[in-house]
Amino acid sequence: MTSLQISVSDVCKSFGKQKVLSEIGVNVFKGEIFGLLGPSGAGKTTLVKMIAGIDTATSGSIKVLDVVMPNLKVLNKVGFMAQSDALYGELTALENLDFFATIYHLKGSIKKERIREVMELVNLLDDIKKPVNQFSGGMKRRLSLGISLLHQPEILILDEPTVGMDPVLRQSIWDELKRLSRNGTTIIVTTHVMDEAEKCDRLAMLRNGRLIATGSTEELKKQTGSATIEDAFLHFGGANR
Ligand SMILES: Nc1ncnc2c1ncn2[C@@H]1O[C@H](COP(=O)(O)OP(=O)(O)OP(=O)(O)O)[C@@H](O)[C@H]1O
Repeated sequence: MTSLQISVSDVCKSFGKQKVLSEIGVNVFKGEIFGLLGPSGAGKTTLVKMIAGIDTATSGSIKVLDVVMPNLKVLNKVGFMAQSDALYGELTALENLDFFATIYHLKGSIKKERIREVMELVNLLDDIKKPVNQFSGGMKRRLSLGISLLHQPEILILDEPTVGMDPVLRQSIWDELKRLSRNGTTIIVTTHVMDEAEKCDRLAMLRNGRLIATGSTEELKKQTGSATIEDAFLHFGGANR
């Protein structure tokens, strides 16, 4: 039986008087790649930040691995790649990796090995000794992704992970996400790119802070008689205004 890893029930979020998420309900199961699809400003980042425990809901509840969020207990089991890179510009990539690896209690040869593995994956091994403020935007994204994978988290939350990456690297990142999910990692990924949405097992479509549809990519296309997720999204009213 597939087990529930993330449950979002009746979640609302307001910033001051502005309500940015309304009555969001989403369940994510072990080993799924779950996509949050929506136009800019739909509320994707706000939702994943709350799931990662970085922000709190105004009402409703969020549980990750059966623990009510936010909670430090699950920190070690969650990897979060934010949209704006949380990197130290004056430090080298290696120093950044070392810093985050230490936070995740990785030590000695295991730490060294994991750093090498993730840098190989994001194709940055040759740049590991460069200060991050000499990195391009895409390189910073790749480093952030590598950092989120360091501690082999059970839950991986990625906010627009492949923005600024070339198609070859994008493909290899998706191959890796598929491999991780086959091995039981649960992955939430936000995107506004339709071909990426097609790669997810299930999707929640968001528009103006509301869920307009949830289901497998096949279900969503079938329900709307669409050939593509883009058409299905438009059918559900996903276009921005
Ligand atoms: N800290 C904040 N204070 C006030 N308003 C905010 C804050 N964070 C987000 N918002 C507002 O919440 C809404 C949703 O923003 P959010 O970043 O979650 O959207 P998104 O779907 O991730 O968009 P994008 O794809 O452009 O990143 C927007 O109207 C945004 O202006």
